[in-house]
Amino acid sequence: MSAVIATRGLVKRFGRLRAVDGIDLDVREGDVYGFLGANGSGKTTTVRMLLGLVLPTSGEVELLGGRMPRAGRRVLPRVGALIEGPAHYGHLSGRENLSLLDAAGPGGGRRTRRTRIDEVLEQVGLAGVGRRPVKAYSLGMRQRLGLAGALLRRPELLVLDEPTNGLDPQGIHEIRTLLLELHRGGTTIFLSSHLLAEVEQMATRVGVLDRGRLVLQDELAVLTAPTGRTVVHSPAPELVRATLDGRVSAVDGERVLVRGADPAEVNALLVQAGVPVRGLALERPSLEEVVLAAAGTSPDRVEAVR
Ligand SMILES: Nc1ncnc2c1ncn2[C@@H]1O[C@H](COP(=O)(O)OP(=O)(O)OP(=O)(O)O)[C@@H](O)[C@H]1O
Repeated sequence: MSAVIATRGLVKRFGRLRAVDGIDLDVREGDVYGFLGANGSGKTTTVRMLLGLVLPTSGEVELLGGRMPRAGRRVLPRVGALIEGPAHYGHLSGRENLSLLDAAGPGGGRRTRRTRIDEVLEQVGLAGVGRRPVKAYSLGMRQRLGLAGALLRRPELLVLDEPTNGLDPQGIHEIRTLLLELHRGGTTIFLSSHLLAEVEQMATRVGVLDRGRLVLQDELAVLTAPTGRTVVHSPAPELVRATLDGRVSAVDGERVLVRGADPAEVNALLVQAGVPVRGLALERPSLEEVVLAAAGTSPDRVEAVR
């Protein structure tokens, strides 16, 4: 797998604050890379550096094989980006905004502009309202229009900063479905988010930013791989303990943790001994547990306490 985004020792200082503190990102072709971090952890600053909008204090950024910002002209036409609250002209329609954006960017032929705009409006679910002025759009519609702009060039890489901000649950679901569709079609997606659930549902690879530092980066499947223990739910936990002598590592109410990654084998032993069992499953850590262990804080703690 080739690197689509690679950074080495990337640092951004604002005065005395190290907003991004020496990170080595590794985003590969075909990833949905979930870039997770609490508000203020440095995600937007990182995204801006990836796209050459902000210069790093030190370190390197490689985007689609080119050193940024130098390679920008060459590689940016292959990248679609949506950064914090996309700006539009409120008095113009969504369609007119996209037309201006399309005309301003490189490589978009004039003759095919209309078709391209129709296509992306359809993709993001704005086909019916493309002619309305943007000032009449809800926040969610503006966000979708931003995404439509990012899709105009059929990019191989999408870089999205908090793409579901301001969307209602239905809108979030639609965007998620669209992104997964694009991913299936071969688009690599880099998605920054402070929402654990969003990343857990979509990402194939995860990077966790904590106060400017990348404290974790791996495949989601590896991070949440089975622990080698089986969780047994039983109304008679003490009978489970007695039957599986020495293999029980913890009991919490009706939940018993048993060493061994073969629930069928554990079940057979319990059934033979006549121990009632309500459920068995392989134990897997949730992404939240993994993030808490690595960062000491959960990115979406703000939401969690609501
Ligand atoms: N231009 C700037 N000048 C000074 N400080 C800045 C600037 N831009 C960002 N910061 C600071 O850098 C830190 C990281 O900000 P950044 O916007 O990258 O975080 P974030 O993870 O994207 O958070 P959010 O989701 O709230 O945007 C914050 O403490 C922020 O106040």
